Amino acid sequence: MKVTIAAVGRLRKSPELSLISDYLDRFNKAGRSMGLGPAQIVEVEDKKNLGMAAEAELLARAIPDGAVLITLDERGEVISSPDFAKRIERWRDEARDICFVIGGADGIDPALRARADASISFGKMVWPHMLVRVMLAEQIYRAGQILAGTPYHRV
Ligand SMILES: C[S@@+](CC[C@H](N)C(=O)[O-])C[C@H]1O[C@@H](n2cnc3c(N)ncnc32)[C@H](O)[C@@H]1O
Repeated sequence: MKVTIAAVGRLRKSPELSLISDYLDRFNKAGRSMGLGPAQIVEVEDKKNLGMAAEAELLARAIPDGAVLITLDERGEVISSPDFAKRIERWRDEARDICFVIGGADGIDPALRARADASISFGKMVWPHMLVRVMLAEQIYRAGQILAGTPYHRV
């Protein structure tokens, strides 16, 4: 089950990048025997600054064919980590790849949002997109740990 995070902007060497790499590496290692992963980030850059619609086109190209499309959006559904893990488990059991999309400073173009199979919110507050990458990578790792039955997710 391939997990893609399609995101706007290029993350240079930074604390965020090292956290994301660490969580995704750990998820990939632990997930291998459970049919979870590999997970990877695909970054897209709207070099000419053409705006949300141009970003959406680049993001759409990064979505693997047939993948479940999940947008990260403050207007989306707020779900618990165990529910998130259950959804990932279900998509794995259905042999689906999944693709999370994180927008840029202006958000995700409405046309791309309308195509999503699911939309997940990390609360009503707006977070910087680079932090959303970190939070999502941690939740993907956490989901893997929940499905593996380890004590990482304690409650
Ligand atoms: C700076 S935000 C853009 C906010 C913009 N006002 C909008 O309408 O989406 C950049 C991206 O981070 C993600 N994001 C920010 N806050 C979020 C939240 N609370 N839950 C989920 N994703 C969030 C979304 O993917 C968003 O497109």
